[in-house]
This record gives sequence, C-alpha cells and structure tokens, in this order.
Amino acid sequence: MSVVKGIAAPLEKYDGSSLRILIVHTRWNSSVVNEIVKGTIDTMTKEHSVKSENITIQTVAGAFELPFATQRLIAASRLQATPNAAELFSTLGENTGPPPINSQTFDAVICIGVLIKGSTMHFEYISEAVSNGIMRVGLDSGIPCVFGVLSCLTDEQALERAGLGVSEKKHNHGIDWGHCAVELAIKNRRWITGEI
Ligand SMILES: Nc1c(NC[C@H](O)[C@H](O)[C@H](O)CO)[nH]c(=O)[nH]c1=O
Ligand SMILES: CC(=O)[C@@H](O)COP(=O)(O)O
Repeated sequence: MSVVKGIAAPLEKYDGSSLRILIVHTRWNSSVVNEIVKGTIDTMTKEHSVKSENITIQTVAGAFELPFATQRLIAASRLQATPNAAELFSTLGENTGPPPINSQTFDAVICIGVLIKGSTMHFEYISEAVSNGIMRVGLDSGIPCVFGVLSCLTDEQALERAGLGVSEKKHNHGIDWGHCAVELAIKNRRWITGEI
C-alpha cells in the first residue's frame, strides 16, 4: 500500500447545516453507485450537519447524461429562486397542483457514476466527455460540481472504491466526495462575497 498517496485532513471543520446540495447519480452499475451515494450522504449529514431534507437526489441513466442533467437542474433551481416563481409555476400540474418550489439554490452538486471498461472504445469516449462536461458545468455556473465518477478498468476496482469486496485497501470514495462538496460549498460562499 502507498505511504504517499492520499488527501490530507482539511484545515477547519466545515458546518454544512445551511447548505443545499444536489446529488445527481447514474442507474448504470447501481450496486456500486448506490453504495457510493450512501457514503456521500452519510458523510455530509453525520460529519457536517447537512440536513437530509436539504439534499436533493436525482438520477440519470448513465454517466454521459450527468453533465446535461446537472446543467438543467441548476437552471431549474435558479428558476425556482426567482421572485415570480410562484406565478410561473401556478399553471403547471393540471391535476396534481403546482409542484413545490424551493427558493434556495444549490450550494454544490455531486455527480456520481461508475464507468467500467468493456470491450469497445465506449469507456474512453464517455470518461473523457463526462470529466470535461462536469468541469464545464461547474465553471460556467459558478456552482462547485464534484467529480464523483470512477473510471475503472475492472469490476474489482469499482467494488474497492465503493468500500465493497475483499480488498484490504477498500475505501468508499463517496466519503471523500461528501467532504469535498461541503468544503467547496462553504468556501465558495465566502469567495462570492470577496472574502479570501
Ligand atoms: N458503460 C457505461 C455507461 N454507458 C451508458 C452511457 O453513459 C449513456 O447512458 C448512453 O450512452 C446513452 O447516452 N454508463 C455508465 O454510467 N457506466 C458505464 O460503465
Ligand atoms: C454502447 C454500449 O453501452 C456498449 O456497446 C459498450 O460496450 P463495452 O462496454 O463493451 O465497450
């Protein structure tokens, strides 16, 4: 096992109790993805006091859909936060009534998926597109988008990184992504106001 590789502890304890977080995760490779999502949520709620009602979860088919869905969900939440949102939404939901409006926009997004190499070039194209896409959504929107996508060459690599399987090195990467989202969300709130 490496004695060098890994992330050092953060310099402060981040209070996530006022944050709103969006998790967008895939249904592809769901046995590992669901475990990573669980690790992410547990870390944010138990270690940073993020309220579970302030975590919005949306799913997409595969990793390729993550950047688009994230971009549109950020836009939708901004629409809900506009002063005339109630009026805009009042005509929707003919039989069920207008959908609920949440006027707090997302402080961070965590995009979660697992790509596993198959026998074609599919993996290479998707992993490149998705990493660039998620980066772009974050930079364009100004909302931190955590890259919670594993690019694994084998099932075993995926299991190990979801904290499952037999490897003694197993570690649920969702834990790191939960910490990462809260830290960047809090820091971004400061940076928005000019505080460094
Ligand atoms: N092979 C994997 C995929 N493939 C599906 C694509 O992401 C996408 O849904 C499809 O091409 C339609 O646009 N997705 C994963 O998340 N993981 C894989 O291993
Ligand atoms: C389009 C697909 O999902 C599929 O053909 C990709 O195949 P592979 O994962 O073996 O590269």
